[in-house]
Amino acid sequence: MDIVTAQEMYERDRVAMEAAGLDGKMLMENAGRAVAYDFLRHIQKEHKIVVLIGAGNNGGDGFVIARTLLNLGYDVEAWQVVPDAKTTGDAEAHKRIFQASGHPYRLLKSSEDLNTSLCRADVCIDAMLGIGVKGRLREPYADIVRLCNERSIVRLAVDLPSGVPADEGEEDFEAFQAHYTSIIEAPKQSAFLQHTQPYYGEWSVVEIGLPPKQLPDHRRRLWGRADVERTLPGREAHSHKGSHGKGLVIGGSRLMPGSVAMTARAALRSGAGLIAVSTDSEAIPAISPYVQEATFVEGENGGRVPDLGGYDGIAVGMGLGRNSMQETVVERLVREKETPLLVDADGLYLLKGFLGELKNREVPTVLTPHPGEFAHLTGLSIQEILRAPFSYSKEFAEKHGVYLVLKGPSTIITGPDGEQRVDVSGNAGLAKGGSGDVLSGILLSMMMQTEHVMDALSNGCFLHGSTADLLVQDGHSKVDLLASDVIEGLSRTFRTFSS
Ligand SMILES: NC(=O)C1=CN([C@@H]2O[C@H](COP(=O)(O)OP(=O)(O)OC[C@H]3O[C@@H](n4cnc5c(N)ncnc54)[C@H](O)[C@@H]3O)[C@@H](O)[C@H]2O)[C@@H](O)CC1
Ligand SMILES: Nc1ncnc2c1ncn2[C@@H]1O[C@H](COP(=O)(O)OP(=O)(O)O)[C@@H](O)[C@H]1O
Ligand SMILES: [K+]
Repeated sequence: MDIVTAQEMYERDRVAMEAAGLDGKMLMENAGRAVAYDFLRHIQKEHKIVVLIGAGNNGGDGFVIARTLLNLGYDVEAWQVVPDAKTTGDAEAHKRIFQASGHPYRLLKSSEDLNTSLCRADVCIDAMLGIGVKGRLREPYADIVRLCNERSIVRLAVDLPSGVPADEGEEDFEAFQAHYTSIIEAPKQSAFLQHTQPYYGEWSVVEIGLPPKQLPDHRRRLWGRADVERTLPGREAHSHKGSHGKGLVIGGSRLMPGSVAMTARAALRSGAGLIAVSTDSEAIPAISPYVQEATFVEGENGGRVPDLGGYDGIAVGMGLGRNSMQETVVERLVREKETPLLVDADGLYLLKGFLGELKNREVPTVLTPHPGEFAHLTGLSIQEILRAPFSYSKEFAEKHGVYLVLKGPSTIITGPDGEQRVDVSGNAGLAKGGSGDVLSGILLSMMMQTEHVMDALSNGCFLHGSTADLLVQDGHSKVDLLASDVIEGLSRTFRTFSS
């Protein structure tokens, strides 16, 4: 499913109209009806429903929604919150259809009148502003949004909660706090940002009849279960351990043996054929009982970098430490040009001095920072990154020729050519030390088994997050979940794909 900016959404509407001959009124009818039916899951016949209608096309959708619900026998009051002269075009046309269907609407004169209605209502539908919002809400919208947010009432939003910018980069806004948002056609960037996503509540997407074959490809999409099903590598009856990748994991230390142990075990649990670990010799006794299938390798004179030949993938950084000796390890790996490389945690910290070398690598390089690590790599603040993660990821991945997995509740995976995928699986049970180490192991394994790196990374993120989701639905809670539980839970996720 595509993820769009406001501009891209307008472009889609334009293409649908020009290339397929659909007209705006038709699309508005489709949108309003699809959203109204989508809302039925959240409303009941005995509910009193207030529909708030703004000046633009989002308001036009509101007239269609109100008419559809009234036709179905629901108890609906439609409130146009702007003077009549402000509704124009398709929205005005749908207002006329609404009236001609025998339904009256109320015009907002004072917010007290509306407040009296809201006090009696059980549900309020926000069809005031959509992707056309610019800057902070002006009156009367700001006042109405405050009234709605104060009431204990079910709040449903059309396309996006009024006031929330569709695009990333905006921080100064006030908005309708929805419990549920019915998004039209394609989710907007703001559905995935830490500071805007909470306004949406739960959400889903309704289809309004835009012609998929004609639409421009913005190369930014949500990666879901169906995509994983399509691209997850299988296991052939005649395969052998060499068919599934021989990986090397470099990291861990005497005081941090667990990280690399979890990465290695997660890689094996996700199908890697062979995993070798290069670590501090003092850490081996702690690691080997936890991951007996792994072998251990040493560098010359007991050094940290063994012979790098013969591996299908290398992951470095988990629990590695950050001193100058380890910096040399990272430098050597970056200069090595034959094996796909994944860099995480301490490895990312040490990588900063060699960013300029990344472009020279001839095989894939994958960086898996959380926003703090990405801030370190870019010199930006965490807040700047969270405000516009799509653009900063794209800029960085293109500039350095790397695959970037920017982790978070919505993880953004960006390719060196700027393609982006978003994975929203996972839950706050993963907000615990070790989750990232497990993810690195899964990603390393997927990279070695899938030729298409974007698919490998997107699938790996999905397997990690959906395992955590399965575990908190059954057996665990978000409080007690451990990263190691996710490793053991992978078998349950894989079984849902093979069955
Ligand atoms: N063909 C289309 O374009 C379709 C559009 N649809 C709906 O149309 C919406 C977009 O329509 P519009 O482009 O009319 O945009 P909006 O419906 O978001 O409204 C724009 C209006 O809001 C006002 N406004 C902007 N910022 C404001 C602020 N900060 N405070 C107060 N008023 C503000 C503008 O002056 C303008 O009158 C979508 O979100 C979707 O709901 C659907 O009907 C499907 C088809
Ligand atoms: N609240 C959350 N919801 C969903 N996923 C989360 C959440 N918090 C963390 N995660 C996921 O958990 C992992 C944490 O990685 P990271 O921050 O590197 O952890 P650590 O370094 O402690 O191992 C990432 O995959 C991230 O997407
Ligand atoms: K809205």
